[in-house]
Amino acid sequence: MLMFVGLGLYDLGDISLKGLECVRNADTVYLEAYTSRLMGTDVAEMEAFFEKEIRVLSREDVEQNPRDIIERAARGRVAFLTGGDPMVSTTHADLRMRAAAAGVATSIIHASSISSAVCGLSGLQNYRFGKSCSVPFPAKGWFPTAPVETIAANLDLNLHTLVFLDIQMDRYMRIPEAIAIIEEMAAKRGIEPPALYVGIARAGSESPVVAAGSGAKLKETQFGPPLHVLVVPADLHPMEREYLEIFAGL
Ligand SMILES: C[S@@+](CC[C@H](N)C(=O)[O-])C[C@H]1O[C@@H](n2cnc3c(N)ncnc32)[C@H](O)[C@@H]1O
Repeated sequence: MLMFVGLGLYDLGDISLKGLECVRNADTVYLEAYTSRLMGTDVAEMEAFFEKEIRVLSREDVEQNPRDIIERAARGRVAFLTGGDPMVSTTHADLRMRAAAAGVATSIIHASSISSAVCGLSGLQNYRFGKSCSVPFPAKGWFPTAPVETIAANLDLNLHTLVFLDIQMDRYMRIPEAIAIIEEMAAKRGIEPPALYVGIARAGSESPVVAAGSGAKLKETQFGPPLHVLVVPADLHPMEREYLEIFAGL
């Protein structure tokens, strides 16, 4: 049995009771920590809390060599842990389908996701979001501009865009850097950069920071430690505007 268990957004308190029971009863516990990360805890604390050894998986382990995971799930109970909801803005549908093809039973234990948390923290209506996008750290000779194309396409349809920020090993993109990259991408594509952003840091923690404003304003805002995420809003509904004025300093 392969059980996909969502860890929620920030620390050990975010897993559901169903998820906790599932992890405590598992024969093997894997942690996928490359699509998202719980910044309010670490692997040692998780192992102590779950009373289980945790095997940390790389993207290659999951996407290219998942045989070990599937073989263990064929023989026993395997919990596969992911930050947020295990099936939101991840590639784990592929692993679930591979398990099904191998005749291994699967289940999903859902959890809070950044995709829904942004709606509560920003007041932006969830049904007004278009396709989301990710801003990667630029590499030498590689500077993709797809994110600004997604933002522009959504704005044409008057839809908000959720913009995920890159995570690498121990490197986390922050809001000011992401805005600078988006502005550079827009300049490269000859597109106007977004006039308004909503920046959110540490959703799910006791002290999330939510700020709305221009790129210039948000680049000077102190958001504190990661994780960070951005929204580029479309035209604001009066309720959305009022909410941002009250809770995000618009
Ligand atoms: C690719 S998404 C994965 C979403 C995850 N499966 C979920 O359901 O929440 C990960 C990105 O979302 C954002 N993110 C995730 N958790 C966050 C949090 N607690 N606070 C702020 N941003 C967060 C970061 O930009 C991070 O790089």
